Amino acid sequence: MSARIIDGVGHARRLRADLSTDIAEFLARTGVQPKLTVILVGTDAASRLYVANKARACRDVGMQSVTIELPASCTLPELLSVIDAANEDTTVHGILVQLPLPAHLPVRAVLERISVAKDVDGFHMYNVGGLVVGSTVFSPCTPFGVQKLLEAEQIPIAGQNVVVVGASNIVGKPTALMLMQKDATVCICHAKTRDLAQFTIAADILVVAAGRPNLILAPMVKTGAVVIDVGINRLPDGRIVGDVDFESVRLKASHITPVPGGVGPMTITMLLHNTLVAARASVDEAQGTKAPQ
Ligand SMILES: Nc1nc2c(c(=O)[nH]1)N[C@@H](CN(C=O)c1ccc(C(=O)N[C@@H](CCC(=O)O)C(=O)O)cc1)CN2
Ligand SMILES: [Mg+2]
Repeated sequence: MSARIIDGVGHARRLRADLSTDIAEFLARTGVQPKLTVILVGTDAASRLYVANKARACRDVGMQSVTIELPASCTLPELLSVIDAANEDTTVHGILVQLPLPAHLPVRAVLERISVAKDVDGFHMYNVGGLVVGSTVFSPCTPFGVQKLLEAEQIPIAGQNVVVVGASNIVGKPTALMLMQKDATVCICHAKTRDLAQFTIAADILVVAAGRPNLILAPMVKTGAVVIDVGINRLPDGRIVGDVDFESVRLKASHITPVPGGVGPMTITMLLHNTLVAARASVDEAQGTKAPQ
């Protein structure tokens, strides 16, 4: 067997084309251009790249974006006051703080300061709690991208055994909750899981987000499984690889995402989607056509 390679770049391009149309229609109807504020603290090279990619993606689909850069030495009160200003600015619909933050800044206090109605990353505790009860305002972008890829590839989720490897707050846990909400039977494995292979071999859909190159080898994968690799690891030679041994696992899986070019491009696409949803809700609220959230 040789797996179908899920083309995240192509799926992202199609979704972004639809978003461009929707944003143009929204602007023509309301006079409001969706606007995202991105806050970057420090000089981490990968974060700078992702933030620049977010700004370009906004421009490409017809959204406004503002990037606010703060020094790595920035204090918590300074960062919170920048968030407060964006919360109060009625022209701003979405706000995100790029992660990771410098170690001296408490991530939860920062994320909880973002207005729930503008939390387009879906990292605020209110939105995380919404995933548990199945009514979140904004789903986090990478898990949302995983779900969209499965749907676009017409891969059934209900009743499937899903194994998520990695229990981070921004990928593993929300992915598990979102797929459970779609009636999958979900198991989460993490760094302390004993005998990882006994779990992964049972997966109809294996989602890997552990940040360890070559963690998943072919003998750990069921024949015909769908393998979604969320890992992004930069090797010393500069290559970017996922957590899955792509060349061996592709011979066993039915579908597999490449790295790069699989889940990654969907992350920023779902951020654009969430920002449009935030802008629509803000207009509805201003017109009194929808209860405030
Ligand atoms: N506030 C946030 N911080 C972080 C998030 C997030 O969603 N919100 N996710 C990641 C970083 N990230 C977006 O911010 C992100 C990571 C990777 C990609 C992507 O397109 N990856 C490419 C490869 C890119 C490369 O060459 O490095 C791919 O996989 O094809 C987009 C966005 C952590 N922080
Ligand atoms: Mg995101």
